Amino acid sequence: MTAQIIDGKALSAQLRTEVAARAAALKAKSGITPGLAVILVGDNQASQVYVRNKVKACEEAGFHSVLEKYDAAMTEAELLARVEALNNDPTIHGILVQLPLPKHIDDHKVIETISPAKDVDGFHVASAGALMVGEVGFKACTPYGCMRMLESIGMKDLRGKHAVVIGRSNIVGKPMAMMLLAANATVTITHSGTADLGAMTRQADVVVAAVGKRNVLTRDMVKPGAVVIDVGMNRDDDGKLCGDVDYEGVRQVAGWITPVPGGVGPMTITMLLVNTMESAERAANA
Ligand SMILES: NC(=O)C1=CN([C@@H]2O[C@H](COP(=O)(O)OP(=O)(O)OC[C@H]3O[C@@H](n4cnc5c(N)ncnc54)[C@H](OP(=O)(O)O)[C@@H]3O)[C@@H](O)[C@H]2O)C=CC1
Ligand SMILES: Nc1nc(=O)c2c([nH]1)NC[C@@H]1CN(c3ccc(C(=O)N[C@@H](CCC(=O)O)C(=O)O)cc3)C=[N+]21
Ligand SMILES: [Mg+2]
Repeated sequence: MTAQIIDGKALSAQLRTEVAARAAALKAKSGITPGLAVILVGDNQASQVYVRNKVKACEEAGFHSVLEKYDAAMTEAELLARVEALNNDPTIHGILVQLPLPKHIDDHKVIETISPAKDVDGFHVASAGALMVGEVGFKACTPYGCMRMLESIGMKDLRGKHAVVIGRSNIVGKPMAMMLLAANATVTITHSGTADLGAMTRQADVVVAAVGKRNVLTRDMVKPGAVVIDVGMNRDDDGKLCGDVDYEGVRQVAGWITPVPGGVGPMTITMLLVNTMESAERAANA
């Protein structure tokens, strides 16, 4: 038995078509075009690619998009002033400041300056807090996309299931665990201080790997039939993109698996469009 693939690219294409229709409907009804502003500081190679993909996805969905690129020497004060200007720009419904930022800029300070009403990344403490207490707020795109992938295979409600998350970052691991919990899973969060990772993951019906290291999850660590979601974005020895999961090994035992590329990555961008769409709809109804 080999695992079935959860095709993030195909699911994204379907969801993006729905978003494009929503954007067209909003425009017809209220004259509003959803607008996303992306700020990129510095010349990180990977960031350039991701940011370009985000802007392209916006255009394809009929959104207005603005890409602001700044030199790595930009000061924190200058960046905060740009964020504030975008907070006050009525044509912009979502603001994304690409991470990582240069070391001399405090990412936390920048994120907290984004208006929660435009925090389509879901990184603001108000968004994280809303997720924690079950209030309305923007959900972090990567874990939100993972939840949509689970939903696509009939796993929207995870009552009775054990989910194990590997990683506890504020942008992936922690919000992932909160969303799984909200879907009624029993959740375990593991990290670099976990004594026996395999002992944890072998109990899991759903494993989400969000570490940033190749082969963190191997076939001996997976319960037969489990769902394996690979958030990792790494390069192998040949420079090829790969995830945290030993894909060839794990797919021999898992029930479902997400590929890299073509899995969580495209879904992250799709959920960014979904959040921006929702923000524009809220602005129209305000
Ligand atoms: N596909 C997508 O859309 C996205 C992909 N990514 C990718 O996902 C990965 C994770 O990103 P991010 O959460 O930002 O990364 P971070 O580096 O912020 O977090 C990594 C987490 O993994 C934990 N960890 C490290 N080593 C181990 C280990 N051996 N066993 C168990 N846990 C371990 C760390 O533990 P500790 O807290 O103790 O240090 C930490 O909690 C990266 O590859 C990133 O590129 C990220 C965002 C979006
Ligand atoms: N403010 C902020 N928000 C983010 O959402 C954010 C960020 N900063 N910093 C970096 C991480 C990483 N991330 C990815 C998004 C899409 C792909 C993606 O589309 N991946 C493609 C492949 C892309 C390629 O070919 O390199 C795939 O997996 O198929 C990957 C990674 C968003 N992030
Ligand atoms: Mg910094």
